[in-house]
Amino acid sequence: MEKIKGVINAIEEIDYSLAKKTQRRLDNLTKPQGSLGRLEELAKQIVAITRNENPQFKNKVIFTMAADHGVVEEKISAFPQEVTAQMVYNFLKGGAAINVLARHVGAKVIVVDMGVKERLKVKSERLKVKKIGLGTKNMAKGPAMSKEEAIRSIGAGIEVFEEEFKKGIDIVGIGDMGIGNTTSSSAIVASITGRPVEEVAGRGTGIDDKTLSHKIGVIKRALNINRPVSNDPIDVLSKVGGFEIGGLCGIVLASASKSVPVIIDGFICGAAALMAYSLEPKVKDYMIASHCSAEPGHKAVLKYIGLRPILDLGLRLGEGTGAALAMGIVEASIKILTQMATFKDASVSERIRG
Ligand SMILES: Cc1cc2ncn([C@H]3O[C@H](COP(=O)(O)O)[C@@H](O)[C@H]3O)c2cc1C
Ligand SMILES: O=C(O)c1cccnc1
Repeated sequence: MEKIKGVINAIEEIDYSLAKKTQRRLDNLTKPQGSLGRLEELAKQIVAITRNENPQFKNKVIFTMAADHGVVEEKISAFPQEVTAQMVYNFLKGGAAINVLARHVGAKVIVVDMGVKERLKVKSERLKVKKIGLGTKNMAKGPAMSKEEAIRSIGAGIEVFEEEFKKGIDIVGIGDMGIGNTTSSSAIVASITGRPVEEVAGRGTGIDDKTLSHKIGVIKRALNINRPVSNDPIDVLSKVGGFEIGGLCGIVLASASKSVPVIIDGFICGAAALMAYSLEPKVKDYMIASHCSAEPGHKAVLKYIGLRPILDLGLRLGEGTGAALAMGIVEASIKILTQMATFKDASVSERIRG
C-alpha cells in the first residue's frame, strides 16, 4: 500500500495557466479562432499535463494487460477462457487488432501477463510477466481475490509503467484482454457509480438475450455475496475485480504521477480509470477518453468521471484499440500547435475588428 500511496502523493494538479497561454498561441495560428475544435482542447491539455510548451511524442506506448476471471465458470461469455492466453500469443506475434492499430500510429505494444490462467510458454521483450495469480476466483461465490492481491496488482501496474518510463514514454494508451472481464467491470461500475446492474451490463463478446439476463443475475449475486464498499476501490477490486483491471489502475496512477498523458480505451479500461479516479480525483485531468464503447456501462463511467470521448465508432473490442486510434488524433493536435504558421509568419491578414 505504501507504493500506491507514494504514487498518489506525487500526483500534482496539471498546469492550468499553461493551458490559457497555449490558447493565446493557438489563436495566433492561421485559422479562425477555435476552428480546430477539440484538437485545440487536446493540445492545451497535453501542454498542461506535460508542462512542455512544445510537446513531441517520440515514445508512444500501449500497455495491454491480460488476466483470467474465475467468473467464466458461470458461462457469462460467448468465448472460452483459453482465448485469453491464445490472444496473448497473438499479441506477441503481432497479428491482433491492437498490433495493427498500434503500428498505424507508431506506438509500441507492451503486453503484461497480470494473471493469465496458463503459464505462458514464450519469452519476449514485449511481454512482462507480473502474474498475481492463475486467474481470479469466481466472484459469484466469494471474493475474486484477497486484499493483498488487489494491492499487489495495482503495485505491479505501477512497476510496469516505471520500468518502461526509464526507457522513455511521452504518451500512454491502456488496453485489456481477459475473457469474462466485462462481467467483472460491470460489477465494479455498478458498485462505484451506484447504477443498476441492468444499465451497466452488456453483451461483451456478443452474448444473446438469454445469456445477458443470466449475466445480470450473476453480477447481482456477486454484489450481494461480497457487498463491496463503494467508496473503497481496493475493496471493490478485491471482491469483484480482476488482476488486469488492478494493473491498469496502477498504470493510470503512475502516468499521472510522472506527468504523462494517459489515453483510456473502452469499458474495462474505463472501470480501471474509475478506480484510479476514486483513489485520487486529480488523475481525471491526465486522462483522455479515446472513444465511447458499444458496451452500455461505458457511458456511466464517462459521465461519473466527467470525460468526453473523442471517437464514437461502435467499437467493442478492448485490447487498447480505441486508445491507439485516439493517439493519432492527440498527436495531430500537438503537431497543429507546434508546426502551424502564425498570421504574422505567413503574412495572412487577421480578422476584421469592430
Ligand atoms: C478473439 C477475441 C479477441 C479479443 N480481444 C479483446 N477481447 C475482449 O473481449 C473480452 C471481454 O468480453 P467478455 O466479458 O464477453 O468475455 C475481453 O477479453 C476483451 O479484451 C476479445 C475477445 C475475443 C473473443
Ligand atoms: O469496451 C470495451 O473495452 C470492450 C467491450 C466488449 C468487449 N471487450 C471490451
